Amino acid sequence: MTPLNTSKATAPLPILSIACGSAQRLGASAVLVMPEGPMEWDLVRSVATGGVDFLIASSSDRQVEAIRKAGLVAIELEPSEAAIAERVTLALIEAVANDQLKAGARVVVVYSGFEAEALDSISVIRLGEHLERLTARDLRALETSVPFDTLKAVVDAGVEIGREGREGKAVGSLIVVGDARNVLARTRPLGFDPFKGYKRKERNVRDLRVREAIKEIAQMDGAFVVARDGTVEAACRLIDAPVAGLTLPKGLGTRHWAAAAITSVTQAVAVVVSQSNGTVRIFQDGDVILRIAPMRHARAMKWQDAESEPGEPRAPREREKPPRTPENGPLRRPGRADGPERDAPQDGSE
Ligand SMILES: Nc1ncnc2c1ncn2[C@@H]1O[C@H](COP(=O)(O)OP(=O)(O)OP(=O)(O)O)[C@@H](O)[C@H]1O
Repeated sequence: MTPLNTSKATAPLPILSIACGSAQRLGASAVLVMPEGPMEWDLVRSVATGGVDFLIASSSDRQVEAIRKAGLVAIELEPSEAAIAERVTLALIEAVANDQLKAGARVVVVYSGFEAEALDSISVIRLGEHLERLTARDLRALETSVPFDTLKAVVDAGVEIGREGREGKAVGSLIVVGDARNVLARTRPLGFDPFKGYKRKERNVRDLRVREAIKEIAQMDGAFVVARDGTVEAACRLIDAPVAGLTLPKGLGTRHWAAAAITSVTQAVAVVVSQSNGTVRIFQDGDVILRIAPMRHARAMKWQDAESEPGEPRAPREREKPPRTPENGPLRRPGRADGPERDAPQDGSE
């Protein structure tokens, strides 16, 4: 093979061109590029043809800016020493969370698989398949101030509400978890609270019966408020928090705005089930940090035992109100985790 007279920045163009052609032939919706350094982004842009989106993952602010300036889609990643498979996963989760990719989409990924700093490998990933392997570990990686077991129980309930509805009807829900005292202070009752009068241990979301009750009560208006230990502090609460300065994807209504608002003024995490389509979104700091698309087939969401997975998952944070320092400030997106992570089991597109 004749060596190409190309610089480091332009050397990957042929492989990107092959990836683009493959994406067109396979009906893939995007090419995800995992560059190891700066590239001639304008030239990359010229390779992206035939309606295939090029998504470029980068952890460099300068590169992200240059990528966007060239008219390409940038996916911001935290700098990480993680293996390439994990970084690809992070990039995919980030893209799904930002609505840049849909669950179930086929993506051609170009990355450095063999030689350092050289884009030399192409893989084709069907998002549903890939994300299904992303499990409990990924929820841990969100690094919320809510203990993992509580968050998992609430997400389980949310996914089930989205999937099953109630008596043949679609049901939505809003469950605010953690920082319960501050959350309650920003809510008021909408009417009768079905959890009132029960002992604390009788209203813990980690208890299956309580989750069943939540699924039943979800039909009523208002939000659930859950403490970080899993105790349901109240149900049917109207959230009254300011939405000024917040932005959300188009099409999300008052339930989602309430979730964004309450998480922006407290340390709580909100789990929202959309009545319209069963999508579950997790909010933190006024932002969607994870989106779980509804499953096309009624199928239980399977949590993999994190302990049996390779690698040591990070321990969830245990403080009620972690100080927001650059070292440990809460994350806005799963892609900003600094440890191994992923998530969002889903096998259908919306
Ligand atoms: N501030 C709030 N606090 C608590 N619950 C709220 C609040 N705003 C809306 N909700 C709940 O959300 C329900 C639906 O509102 P809306 O249709 O505007 O939400 P949405 O964000 O479009 O979500 P969905 O996809 O479920 O329709 C309301 O009936 C109410 O139960």
